[in-house]
Amino acid sequence: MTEATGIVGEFLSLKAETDADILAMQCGDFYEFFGDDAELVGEELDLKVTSKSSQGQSYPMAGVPLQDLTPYLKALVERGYRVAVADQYETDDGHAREIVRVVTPGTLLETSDADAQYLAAIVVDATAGSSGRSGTGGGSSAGETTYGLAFADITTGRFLVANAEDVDEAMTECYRFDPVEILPGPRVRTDDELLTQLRDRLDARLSLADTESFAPKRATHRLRGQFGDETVDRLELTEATRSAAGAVLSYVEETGAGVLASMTRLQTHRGDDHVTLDVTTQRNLELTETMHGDRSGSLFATIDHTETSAGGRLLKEWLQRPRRSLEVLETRQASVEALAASALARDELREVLGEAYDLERLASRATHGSADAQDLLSVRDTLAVLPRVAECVESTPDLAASPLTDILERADREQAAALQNRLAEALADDPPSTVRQGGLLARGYDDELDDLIDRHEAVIEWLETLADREKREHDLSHVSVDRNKTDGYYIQVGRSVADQVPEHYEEIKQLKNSKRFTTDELEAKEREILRLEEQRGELEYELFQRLRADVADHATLLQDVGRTLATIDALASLASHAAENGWVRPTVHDGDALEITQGRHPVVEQTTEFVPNDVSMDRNRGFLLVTGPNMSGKSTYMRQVACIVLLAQIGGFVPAREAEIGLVDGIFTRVGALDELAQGRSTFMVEMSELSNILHAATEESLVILDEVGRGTATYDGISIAWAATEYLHNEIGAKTLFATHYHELTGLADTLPRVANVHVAADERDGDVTFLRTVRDGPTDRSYGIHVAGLAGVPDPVVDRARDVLDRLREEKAIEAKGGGSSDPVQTVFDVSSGSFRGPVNADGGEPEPDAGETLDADTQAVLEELSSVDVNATPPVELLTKVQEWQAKLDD
Ligand SMILES: Nc1ncnc2c1ncn2[C@@H]1O[C@H](COP(=O)(O)OP(=O)(O)OP(=O)(O)O)[C@@H](O)[C@H]1O
Repeated sequence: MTEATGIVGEFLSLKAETDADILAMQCGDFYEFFGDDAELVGEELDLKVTSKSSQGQSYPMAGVPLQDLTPYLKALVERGYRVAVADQYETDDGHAREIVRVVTPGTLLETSDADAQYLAAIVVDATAGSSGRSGTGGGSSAGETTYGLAFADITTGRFLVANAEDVDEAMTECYRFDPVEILPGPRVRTDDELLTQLRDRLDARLSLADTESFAPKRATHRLRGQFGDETVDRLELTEATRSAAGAVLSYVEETGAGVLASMTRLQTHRGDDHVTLDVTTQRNLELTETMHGDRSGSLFATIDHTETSAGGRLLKEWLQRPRRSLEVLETRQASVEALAASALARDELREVLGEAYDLERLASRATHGSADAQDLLSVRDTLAVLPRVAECVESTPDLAASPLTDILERADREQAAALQNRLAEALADDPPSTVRQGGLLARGYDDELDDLIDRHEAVIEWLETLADREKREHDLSHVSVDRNKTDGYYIQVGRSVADQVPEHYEEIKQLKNSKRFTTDELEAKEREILRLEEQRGELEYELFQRLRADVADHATLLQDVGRTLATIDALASLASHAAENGWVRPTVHDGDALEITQGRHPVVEQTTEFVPNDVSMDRNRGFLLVTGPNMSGKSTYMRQVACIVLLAQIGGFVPAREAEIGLVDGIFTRVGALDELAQGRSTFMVEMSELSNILHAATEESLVILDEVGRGTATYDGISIAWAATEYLHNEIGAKTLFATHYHELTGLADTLPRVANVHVAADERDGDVTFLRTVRDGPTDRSYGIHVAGLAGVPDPVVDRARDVLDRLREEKAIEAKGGGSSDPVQTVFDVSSGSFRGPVNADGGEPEPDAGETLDADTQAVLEELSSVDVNATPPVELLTKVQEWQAKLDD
């Protein structure tokens, strides 16, 4: 086959240079795709595919107009493709093309989504002993593999690194940041189990970055180059973390996103500053999406009233990364309290904040060089929001006395005002979205530009008045002056007077009712105006680029201002929700006590007439066994406790009348698993591995929520596991625990384990009707009303009736026989509740079966055994013992 030449050949050879999935190559006013790429984008984006021939062969071809590339790029990248973009540039002998960027999910700058967009790298610590991972159970046994992680959001310039002590922690960090693209380090690539978890649990593309970029020496060099020696040394990062961070930087650089300059700050994300919220818990508590994957109905959607996308991002981050520092939490609380108490000022603040744009993102765009004049106007307007926010805070005594004042101090207001002024002086009020055609800058900004504008306007003025002058001077009617692409500027004269035009008029076109002319003077003016337009466009673009570079140089300032506004927005959102829903400021402390009076579930209370409930736990009452009928509200009660603790640990108010909350170091939950079945793990297996994780990871300072542990297996296995887990949590771990169970057997544990207390969700039964009271009371319940719920759910009456019958008999007789299959002489089996096993088969008449021969012993044997057990061997002389043995043998022989 002959190799393609021409444009197709050029495309194919550029494509061979890149590891991207798709190449978009500029050809004049279009970006074109050829061959397989054309087929692929045709299908994915519904583009028309035509064909192009080269060397007698036909190649599929598809294209999009230059200015429309962005939405197509976004669509492709969001579907997980990496797209290379090749631009065309002029050369002395025509033009050439080169790949300028590879756009990937983690390096897409053009995002319009408010969510953070993290690119992550995960690296196994090569200094750790074992070559692979230890078992799935988590926990840190000797030789456990540790991990280094890096997370960069190129759209905002955020860059964080973290360490993970084991694979579960690594997954937890990944889940917290929810990256869109992950670069697995060389050893992670061979770890099938971790790769599967990354694939299954996260919605991220796994990309293979150059292995070399992970090499510790090279990565550290890269990192030092970006953030400076001092920062890198001060943070004392592990080798794996440096390797992950360096690889992320190289990847961003290689893809050509050109935003490295906006990454000015390296932050460490320390797990021990934060409350551990493992992947399962984040999902179980429905923090950012419900168990069904919907955003609405999540805790975040319920409490989010932020005005800006940066504020929303920050609030979500708080929720996913609750804090453990009393100081941090009390500072946030103080701001929320002040804002909650100042309704008018808060409304005003939120209104002002509503005018702010996403400064962190704008800073990235300026650094990348893709910000247009509208973007810089947005920067100007957002900088202008800062003094108004400050004014509002400072003029309201409660707010002025709150930590909001310190938050405002974090942004350099003087510098911000100076940059805002420069932008205000420089930019035109309504600039176009193109940056090369002038109209971007204001009068008075640059003398040379002003001069060009004056001259340009003078020619325009001359042109605008030309028609009148010509009418007057040459006594013509029906004269107009206009311009189009083919004819340039022309004088158009009505046909009726066309033969009266002066001699110096030169005809250029005849139309049905008119004629078009030009003159030497008009042509000269046309040349002048074109020259002026070109000069103006070039000068403005140059000045604009300088202005944009000036903004890019202030990336750190913009990030500070953006962060300040986002923080105030998030705090105001917490305050609004608290004020509107009657939430209170909890007292947070380092002790054990957890006292919630009249607590409510933050999400359920939005849609239900909620019955508030109390919780009281401390060192001596650290384990609550929650019993109660099905559907009574056990799960809701336990989740409510977890959500209230979580809200307290983001520094927010809580849905309760009063709350005193001892800070926890982690929240662990085990509740019904909904979607794991799809991943090929049995419900019980999931239940047990979640329990295992909790038993490994929870500490004395953690909050553990267990909903029906052991339900997924045989009753007695289930009870035994639940029993043993309770003992372990109580005796060995000492975590604050709420454990809902239908195994009433467990309620007896309160008698022997001192910290265990029983509570139950009450229900009222009258005439067979059950009313759920939703009130939690001390003590156990002995009824489960499961059969009532079966009836409510539409299980057929005969089944419900028979279940009632079985239950009554079980309660009274502790044994129940199974009914046969309708024959006159059915085979029956007896279930003995006290032993938990089936006996039988029994006689058809229902009588007891014949005793097993080995089960009873004759009187002589019994007597021998009794004597044997009563003999004190140490106290009996050997001869006497021997005589006794002979006697016994004789008795048994008889
Ligand atoms: N305090 C409350 N006030 C009002 N409604 C509530 C309250 N607690 C729970 N509910 C509602 O009761 C229903 C059942 O609650 P939940 O699922 O917590 O019961 P459960 O006891 O855990 O049930 P099961 O044992 O069957 O799992 C839910 O629809 C919930 O919204």
